[in-house]
Amino acid sequence: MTMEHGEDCCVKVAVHARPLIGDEKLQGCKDCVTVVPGKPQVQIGTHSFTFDHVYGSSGTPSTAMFDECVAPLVEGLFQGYNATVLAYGQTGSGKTYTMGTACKEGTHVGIIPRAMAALFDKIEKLKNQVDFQLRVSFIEILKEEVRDLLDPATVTAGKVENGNGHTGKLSVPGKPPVQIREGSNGVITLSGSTEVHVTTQKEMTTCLEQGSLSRATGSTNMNNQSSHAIFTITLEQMRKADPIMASDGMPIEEMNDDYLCAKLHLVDLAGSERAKRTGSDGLRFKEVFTSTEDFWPLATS
Ligand SMILES: Nc1ncnc2c1ncn2[C@@H]1O[C@H](COP(=O)(O)OP(=O)(O)OP(=O)(O)O)[C@@H](O)[C@H]1O
Repeated sequence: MTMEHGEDCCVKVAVHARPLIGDEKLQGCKDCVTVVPGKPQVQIGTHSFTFDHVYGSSGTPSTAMFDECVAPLVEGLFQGYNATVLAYGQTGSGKTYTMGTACKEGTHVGIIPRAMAALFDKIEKLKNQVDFQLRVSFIEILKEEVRDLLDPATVTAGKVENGNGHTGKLSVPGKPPVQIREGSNGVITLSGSTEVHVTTQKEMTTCLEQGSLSRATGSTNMNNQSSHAIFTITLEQMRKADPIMASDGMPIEEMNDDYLCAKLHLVDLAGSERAKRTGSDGLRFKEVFTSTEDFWPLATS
């Protein structure tokens, strides 16, 4: 998790330890990670590892994670600070669960839905003094390819049932792939990715749900290869300073318009063990690291 405040630049690392789930309990698996009481520390065998925060499995309750780690980043957006939240971990470790990337109404609420709620709460409070514009994009990076999960052609093409019983959406062929470009000013842009203007939390949630469905279909068709998913919220603000009024009620100063634009990237990374597995397989290794490089400029832009 990153946040830049003037000259300060910090990266914070939080661990979210998930409990054993159904199958693991049935197979008699045992927790191999112990949380050290009262410290942001975990122990694996005789080794101890200290982080900025440890949540879950008897560490700080998971519900505190959003308030301590992500809420300040959402606040920072309103001051024009970009931020990135990355979920990193082995396949099945709970990245998607923690991020809430595949959120469904009535299920567990992860970081992304909570960030949306906090964003719209703040907008509601400030809407009389500030004009807001919100856009979202949702992309997936697999090998060298960037897929646009909000591509309207995909979204309107309808639902299909694939051979594995998963429901997905038809992809319309012919659309050029999304390109990552660096401008002369060093700004990284995604050429050809869809940016959806949203005005309500419901519209933003719909984008997340539609994109997640596209992603799930993609991975089924691609032999379950893990991919990076990046949900980006762009917040533009036009502040309007209160004009100083003359006695006749006319403003005696020009209104000062103060424009701010900031992005929050919420990233659900591919399973981290893929890099290890590819250590014995040159081609896979190259694939994983190609997509990590593709992803990196986005995370820091
Ligand atoms: N904190 C948690 N509490 C309870 N169940 C959890 C928790 N975290 C994850 N799970 C469950 O563990 C399983 C795996 O989680 P999830 O799909 O989020 O893993 P992942 O790291 O995103 O995997 P992949 O890399 O394959 O996408 C899911 O069934 C999920 O519901």
